[in-house]
Amino acid sequence: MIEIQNIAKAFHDKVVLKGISSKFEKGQTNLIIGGSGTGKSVLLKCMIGLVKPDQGHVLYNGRDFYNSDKETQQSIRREMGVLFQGGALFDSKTVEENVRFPLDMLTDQSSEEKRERVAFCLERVGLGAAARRMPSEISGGMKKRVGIARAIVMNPMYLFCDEPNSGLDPLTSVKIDELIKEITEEYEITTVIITHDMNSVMEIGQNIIFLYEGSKLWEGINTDITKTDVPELKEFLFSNKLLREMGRNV
Ligand SMILES: Nc1ncnc2c1ncn2[C@@H]1O[C@H](COP(=O)(O)OP(=O)(O)OP(=O)(O)O)[C@@H](O)[C@H]1O
Repeated sequence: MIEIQNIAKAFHDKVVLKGISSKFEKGQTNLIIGGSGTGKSVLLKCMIGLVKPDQGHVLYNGRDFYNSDKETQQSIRREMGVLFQGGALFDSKTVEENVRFPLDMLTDQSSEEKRERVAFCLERVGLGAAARRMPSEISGGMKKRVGIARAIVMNPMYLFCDEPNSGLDPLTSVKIDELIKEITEEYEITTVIITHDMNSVMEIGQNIIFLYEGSKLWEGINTDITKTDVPELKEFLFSNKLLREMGRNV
């Protein structure tokens, strides 16, 4: 489980996060949603140690990340997998080499162990046959799958995904969402996903926090979200006419 307590962050005099608290359970897809510029990415960066919050705590199974010694921080970092927006693959490496990269950098496993682990992860995301291909030779959806395989190759306890559906068509997006949810449940990972995608909210929103101008205005499960009384969330959810019509009928 990850617990965030009263996270606040400002850049110069611009306040971006105004004291956010929440709990993200393991084996569950936890979503951070909200409009552009509301602080979702900054919150994620505060959680993974890329941006230090001005105030507050991030607890990984009770270990306070920012109040730990370097060694503990290092071991928490090793327990994280990150799926970056756009996949962030190395263009000059094959699919297999991209997935193997964290093992090369962070472990002293033998070539055979690494080969087996990479093959297992590629198989798990449905890319067993694409191991030798280059990123330029595969589709956007396949690139996301490679990103997922790389994010899980170290067997993470915590998985962070920044807009995993950006640039994908709706059908491929659903498949990527399903894959992330399956993996989360199968390996009991605590998964935190930033998304704008309403399909993701409805399909995999097992726990959702809604940010608005740096504050958390709502938290709950997908089956309750359309019943919200929070005007800012209603506006976010029912931002087009069709959804507004649907909203009146739920
Ligand atoms: N390093 C930084 N220095 C100054 N301002 C920053 C920095 N990083 C983010 N911001 C500002 O913080 C605010 C929140 O940014 P953030 O990237 O978290 O938004 P977001 O909710 O993820 O938006 P989007 O959905 O468009 O990615 C924005 O106004 C952004 O300009």
